[in-house]
Amino acid sequence: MGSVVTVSHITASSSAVVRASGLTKRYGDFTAVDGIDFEVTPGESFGFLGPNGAGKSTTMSMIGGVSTRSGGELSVMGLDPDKEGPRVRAHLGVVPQQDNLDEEIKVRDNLYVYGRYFGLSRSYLKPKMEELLDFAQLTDKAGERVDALSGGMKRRLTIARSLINEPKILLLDEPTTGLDPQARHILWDRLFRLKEQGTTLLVTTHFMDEAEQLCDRLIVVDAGRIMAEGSPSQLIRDYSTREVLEVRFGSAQNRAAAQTLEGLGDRIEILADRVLVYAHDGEAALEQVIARGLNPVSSLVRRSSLEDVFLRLTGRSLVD
Ligand SMILES: Nc1ncnc2c1ncn2[C@@H]1O[C@H](COP(=O)(O)OP(=O)(O)OP(=O)(O)O)[C@@H](O)[C@H]1O
Repeated sequence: MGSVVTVSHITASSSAVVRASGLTKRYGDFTAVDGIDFEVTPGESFGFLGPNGAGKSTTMSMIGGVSTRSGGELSVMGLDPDKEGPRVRAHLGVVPQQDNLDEEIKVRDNLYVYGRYFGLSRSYLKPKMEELLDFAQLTDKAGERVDALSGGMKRRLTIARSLINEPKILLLDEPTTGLDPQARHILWDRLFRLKEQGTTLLVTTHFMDEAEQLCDRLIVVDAGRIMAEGSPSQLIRDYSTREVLEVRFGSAQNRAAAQTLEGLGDRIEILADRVLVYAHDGEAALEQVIARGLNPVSSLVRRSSLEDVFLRLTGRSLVD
C-alpha cells in the first residue's frame, strides 16, 4: 500500500533526557537512519517499533556513544555522545540485543566483575549486588554458573548488571526476543518496577504486544524513517479502526473473496492466509460478509493492535 503519512513534529522541550534532530547514520552509500527527530522525557518508557533492519539498534548505538552519527543533532542528558562518550555512558545502562555475560563464571561474580570494570568500590558493590540479585529474582542462583541459567534468567541478569551504576536511562535492545511467554511477563514486570522508580526506558522491539505493554510513547520506524509517533492507543485510534474482522476463505479464494467484500468497513487488507476487514463493529461486518453470499472457513473479531498500525503505514506486516 505504502501510503504517505505526515509525521507531527514534536515540540522541543527543555526537560528532554534524549533529544534527536535530523539524526542520520550512513554506512557508505547506505542510509540506516535517515534524519529522525524525537525527544524522550524523564521517567517515560519510549519505544522504537519496527521490523528487522529498520535502524533501531543503530539509533541505540548512537545514543550509547558507541557509533558516531553521520549527521543531525543528538543530546543525551544535555551531552553530545560523540564528544563526551564516557560522561554519557555514566548515565546509561545498556542491555544489548544479545546477552554478553561471562558464561563461565558465577552469577554474582558477573555483577562484581562488571562493577569493578566500571570502577565501583568493593564496599559499594557488596550490598548493591545483593539488591540487584533480589531485583532480578536470582538470589538463589547467585552461586551458579551463568551457563546453567535459562534464557529468561540470563536476560534478567543482563538487566541487573546494566543497573550496577544506578543509571538514569536504560537502553533495552529487543529485551524479550527469544524468550517464552512466561519469561517475557516476568521481565516486563521487572521493567515496570524500574519505571516506577523513575528510570527512563528506551526500548527497541519488533513485537507489537511488547510495545503496547511497555511503552508510554513510541515511534514507528521503517527503513530508517519515522512513520508515526504517539502513545499506543493514540496510534491505534489514528491509524486503525476499533475492531478488525479476520476471515479465512482458503488460500486460493482469499483474493476473490476480498473483491466481493469491497466497500465493507473502512478498508480491507489481503494477507497470504486471511483477509482483514477494518471496521468499528466487527460482528456487524461479519454479518455483511455472510449477507454477500460468502462462507468463510473461519472468522475472528479482535481489537486493533499496533500490528494493524504498521500494516496501514507500510503495507507490510511487522513479522514478515
Ligand atoms: N556496521 C554496519 N555496516 C553496514 N550496514 C549496517 C551496519 N550495521 C547495521 N547496518 C545496516 O543498517 C540497517 C539497520 O540495522 P539495525 O541493526 O539498526 O536495524 P534494527 O532495526 O535494529 O533491526 P534488527 O532488529 O535486525 O537489529 C540494516 O539494513 C543493517 O544491515
